[in-house]
Amino acid sequence: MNRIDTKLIGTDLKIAIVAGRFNDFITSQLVSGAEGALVSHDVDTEDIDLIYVPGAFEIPLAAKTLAESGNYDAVVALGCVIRGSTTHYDYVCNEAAKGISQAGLTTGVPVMFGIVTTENIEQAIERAGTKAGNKGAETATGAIEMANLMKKIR
Ligand SMILES: O=c1[nH]c(NC[C@H](O)[C@H](O)[C@H](O)CO)c([N+](=O)[O-])c(=O)[nH]1
Repeated sequence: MNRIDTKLIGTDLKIAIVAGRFNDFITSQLVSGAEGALVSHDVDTEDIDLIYVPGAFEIPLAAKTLAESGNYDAVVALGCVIRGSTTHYDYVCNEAAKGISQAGLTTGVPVMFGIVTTENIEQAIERAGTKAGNKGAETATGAIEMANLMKKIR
């Protein structure tokens, strides 16, 4: 059996990070984790572009546009949606997840889902660099793997 594996080496990869500004006290930590993970895997800091949008709902449009540009090997989508007292949370989460997935499928460029969706602020903090790790770093590392994999299987 031939197993196609990829290495987590980011040399020469061009990565876009799209971040939702909503809940920025969390999202900024996700961005920092993502940048740190990319650079520690040899992505040149000059090959990382950071784009902010108002919130998670706007991420898919920006992510798809960046993927379509042909300028990036992967797009890292980061945001934080914390459940409030209304059903708004469900709409934002569902549309963000669906849109991010479609952005990757319709363009063929890996668009990674790094949206923290939690019931409360404490859970979000845990996923932004404390007890449960950093979702931004985890998502960025996945972007390197997927970008290298796509180069191999295309
Ligand atoms: O990224 C988020 N956007 C949120 N709303 C804004 C939304 O993403 C859009 O920016 C807005 O609806 C304008 O289109 C959130 N809440 O409302 O709770 C949230 O928790 N996180």
